[in-house]
Amino acid sequence: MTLPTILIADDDRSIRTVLSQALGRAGYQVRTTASAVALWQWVEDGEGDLVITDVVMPDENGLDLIPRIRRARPDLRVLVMSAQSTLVTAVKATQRGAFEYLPKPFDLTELLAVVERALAAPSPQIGNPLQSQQPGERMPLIGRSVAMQDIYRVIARLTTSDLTVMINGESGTGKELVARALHDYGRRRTGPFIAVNVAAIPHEFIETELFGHERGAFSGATARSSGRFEQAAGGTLFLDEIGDMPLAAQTRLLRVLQDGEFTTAGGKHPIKANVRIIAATHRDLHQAIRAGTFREDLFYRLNVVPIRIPPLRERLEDIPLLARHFLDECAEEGQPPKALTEDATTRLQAWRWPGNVRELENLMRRITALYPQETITGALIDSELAETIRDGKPAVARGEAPGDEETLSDAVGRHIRRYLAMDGNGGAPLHDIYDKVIAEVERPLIRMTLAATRGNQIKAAAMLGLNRNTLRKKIRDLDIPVMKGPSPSGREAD
Ligand SMILES: Nc1ncnc2c1ncn2[C@@H]1O[C@H](COP(=O)(O)OP(=O)(O)OP(=O)(O)O)[C@@H](O)[C@H]1O
Repeated sequence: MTLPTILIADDDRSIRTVLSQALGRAGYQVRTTASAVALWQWVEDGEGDLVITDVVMPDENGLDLIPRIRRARPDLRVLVMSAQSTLVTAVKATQRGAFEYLPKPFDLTELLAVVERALAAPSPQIGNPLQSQQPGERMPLIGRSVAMQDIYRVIARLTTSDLTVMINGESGTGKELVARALHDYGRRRTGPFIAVNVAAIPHEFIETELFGHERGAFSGATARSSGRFEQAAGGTLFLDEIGDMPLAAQTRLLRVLQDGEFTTAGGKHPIKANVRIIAATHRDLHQAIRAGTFREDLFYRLNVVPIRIPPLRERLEDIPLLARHFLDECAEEGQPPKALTEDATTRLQAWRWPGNVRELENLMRRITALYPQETITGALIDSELAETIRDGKPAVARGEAPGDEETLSDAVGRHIRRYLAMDGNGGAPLHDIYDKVIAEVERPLIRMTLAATRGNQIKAAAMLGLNRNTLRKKIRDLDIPVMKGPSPSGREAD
């Protein structure tokens, strides 16, 4: 039996050496070249059983070669390696007919497993490589971590199907961005992308929001209103925070997904549902199922292709890229360009990121707006992040007001540090520390006094030396929660 021959094209000599050694040891015959032209010649001559090619080569782009290889030799599988490791590369490689896409650097064991799979897989269908789609002006997904690469791969594989996807991840991890990418690169990309945040809709309105209503369906329904299912026809319906959907709406949604049609409130005729569903949640739905708050049958309908986006603290290698990306975005919007020192990057990677990518984006935007200096140092990152730390917990309201655990000197120190940082770097700090600090300490001062008097507003007013009505007004204006239990008059409630 002849050993399978593997053709390798990469202009990096060390990659060629490593690959031919590893594959040779595994019993394959290997031929290597640094040029796309030579690779193409071998393919035309009928050589080789498998191709492994790099993307960027001096004479031609490996991706452009794939459709030609597939037309000339439909049985010959192509593996693509790329150092670029972006979503666009993954999608392009898949669309052009690559069997698998391997972001560099890769693990040799993984490579050998892929090679084995590629050689063992049944003959590929002879089809047209898909037309490549230009992503155009879209929000890019940034990240080269293994987790993000896996996500890119799933998105790339799903470009030709309408399978339902369930995205799970903490708040701010990029669930909506992934949903948009699935839509933008999918079959329905020319149709609408409609996002519904289930958690933001009052329970009693969810069904009309999703399925619409006819005129006169209920009092106040003066005109017909289409629901999200109708608006998303031909496109994608993104159901965000699906774990917050009340049970009655879950039952209705399940029925619609089973029947493929829905009826508006007050409507007589069923309407065919023509949407691809992508759902997302930050909740553990298995736990919700056990607790009886999420229907198991609906879960299985939605969880056809699960995608988990890990929290940012589990993919630290993405942090420098993301931080750079957000700073670049600010610069493109006309803000002065900024650079991070190595130390600053290290500090960023040491942070827990409870708010995930959104928190990192906000931090980069805040720093760009507040500090004039071009270089962002570790000390500056520390001082900005220090504002977020209260015994390792995120602040209640970032930067706008100190949490209760923040001491007065912390609050004052924070303002002074910020003032000095701006002043020392040619910025124009505002001379308003007095007013800012007073405004900031007012709320915790009142809260703590109320806590000390167990909610007794009369005592609190007396302690503070404030008129009772003034205190009441401040409680209202500052939106301070009033304790249940003792009545405002000071008598214990029964
Ligand atoms: N991989 C990424 N590359 C670039 N930007 C990202 C990435 N992930 C998230 N972001 C940005 O972070 C912010 C939050 O992302 P997104 O709204 O998609 O998160 P989410 O998980 O849907 O959040 P939530 O659950 O709170 O709705 C957005 O501004 C988004 O553009």
